[in-house]
Amino acid sequence: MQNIAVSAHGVSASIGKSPILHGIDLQLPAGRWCAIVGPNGAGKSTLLRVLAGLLPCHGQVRLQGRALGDWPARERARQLAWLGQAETGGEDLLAWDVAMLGRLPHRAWLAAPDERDQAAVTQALHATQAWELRARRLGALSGGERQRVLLARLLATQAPVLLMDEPLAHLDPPHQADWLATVRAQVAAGGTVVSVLHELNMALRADELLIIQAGRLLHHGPCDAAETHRALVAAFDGRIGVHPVQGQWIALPRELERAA
Ligand SMILES: Nc1ncnc2c1ncn2[C@@H]1O[C@H](COP(=O)(O)OP(=O)(O)OP(=O)(O)O)[C@@H](O)[C@H]1O
Repeated sequence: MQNIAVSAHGVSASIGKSPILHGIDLQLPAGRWCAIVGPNGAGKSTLLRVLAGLLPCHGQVRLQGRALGDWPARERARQLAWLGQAETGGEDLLAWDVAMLGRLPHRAWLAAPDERDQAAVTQALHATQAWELRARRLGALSGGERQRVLLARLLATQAPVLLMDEPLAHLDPPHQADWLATVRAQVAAGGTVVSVLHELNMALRADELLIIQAGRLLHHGPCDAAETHRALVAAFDGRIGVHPVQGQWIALPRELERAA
């Protein structure tokens, strides 16, 4: 039987008095990378926050088969880690210390980092090409440098389930490629990655697409399936096309297709 990392059962959520998500059912298998896509305002970030347990919802979210609320907080934080959109805070901390925050769920209260913590942080900073930044203050970094340090904090958790909202924000193409390699390594090792992505061409490299439209799950399917491509085009009101280019699926705005 397939091992389900995260699932949602009849999930609806509101922000304030506004209903945002409506009756979402999904099952995300372990060892896969799922990209959440859809038009602006569709509810992608809201869904990710619900899956992370950061926003209350009706219905149920389960992590590894167990309701999110039934997990002791520290245990859950060792299993599921989160990178939000445009995170702020900790501006005076050194990049090394920011990445070390990812180790908090592994450490006893007020305990100093041990060798495993140091090794995990070192590995994470190298994986995101942020090792050279380790002695710099977070607040003094560029947008892309900062994002790489925050990604390192996420990786340092060594959680098997990683949720990321717009992880490619500010990253230049080489660092986007590094991120892709990191995600591939995570899933190859049995981890699960769920990422909200606006870059459809990067999203189409995932294993599965979750297509959100107006707060509903329009489609969940493999990235290389014709049905998934049709749903993607429909979600964007027919204003994009999906084409094979050099062995990859590429999404282009129709206007650019005509110009090409
Ligand atoms: N704090 C808030 N208060 C009120 N409405 C909100 C709030 N945050 C989000 N919303 C609304 O909830 C809806 C879904 O927002 P969400 O950020 O989940 O969409 P998204 O699909 O991630 O959008 P985008 O692609 O623009 O990042 C939008 O209509 C948005 O305006």
